Amino acid sequence: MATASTTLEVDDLHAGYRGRPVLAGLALAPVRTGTIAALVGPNGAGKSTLLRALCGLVPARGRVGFGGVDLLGLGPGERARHIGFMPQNLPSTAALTVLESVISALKAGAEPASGDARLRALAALHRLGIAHLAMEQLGRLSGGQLQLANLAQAIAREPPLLLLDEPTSALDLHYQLRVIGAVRTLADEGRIVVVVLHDLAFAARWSDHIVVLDKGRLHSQGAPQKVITAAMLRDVYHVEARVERCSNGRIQIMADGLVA
Ligand SMILES: Nc1ncnc2c1ncn2[C@@H]1O[C@H](COP(=O)(O)OP(=O)(O)OP(=O)(O)O)[C@@H](O)[C@H]1O
Repeated sequence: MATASTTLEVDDLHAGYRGRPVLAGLALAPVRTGTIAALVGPNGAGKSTLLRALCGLVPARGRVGFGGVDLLGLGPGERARHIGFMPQNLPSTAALTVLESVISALKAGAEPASGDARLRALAALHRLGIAHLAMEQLGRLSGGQLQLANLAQAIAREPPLLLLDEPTSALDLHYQLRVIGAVRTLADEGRIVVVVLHDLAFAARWSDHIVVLDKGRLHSQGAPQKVITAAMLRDVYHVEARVERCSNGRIQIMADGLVA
């Protein structure tokens, strides 16, 4: 598990695809252990590319420090020990049961012998409230259930850095809250969670820190109350909106229409 002083530091990060640079010199303020950092921004802004770059799934150069280690300099096995990644496009080996898929994710990370792996996999399913799906085949799950199974695969090893790409996009209200509660606990236990979210009110309510990406660049970052503003919504999303700050610290966003 990460120590109390661990930070994630991204500096001068360049990443993209063949012939298509997406991130060009991205630098972020350090994110500390215990933080849920929400990554927001319009479609195509580079959010998934950033998570993939941190995981080594797209070519990247620059510096990504995590607990004194440069993640970009690590081989795939070593990097997998630090990171749990849930991609936006869910892979599914249809014939595996949910439990088998989580055990298989644990073993892919060179984790312990099968008895222990089974217990840890079950613990991940319990965390997300889906133990009842353990023996279901992935191919027979609903979209939301498959999303939960994939999240269980990402968190089962309980790595110190969790990168979650839209983990709640297919979930009903109950499971949205269940998942964010589990994510909160994982962060509070001593991890950093970077989570891509499109629902800005949800991001503001549940994250500690928001990073706004736009066209592959950092637009703004900081505490939700500071970052989610009418000006940001106009600049980045080209939407006219009112942002109301409630007395309990939450914010409400009322979108009035597109910028003329
Ligand atoms: N496999 C790929 N090959 C080439 N270009 C890609 C690939 N995946 C994404 N891109 C491009 O990279 C840019 C950033 O895409 P990315 O998926 O990182 O955006 P995003 O912010 O996650 O968007 P969304 O909110 O729609 O998921 C886009 O212009 C996209 O077309």
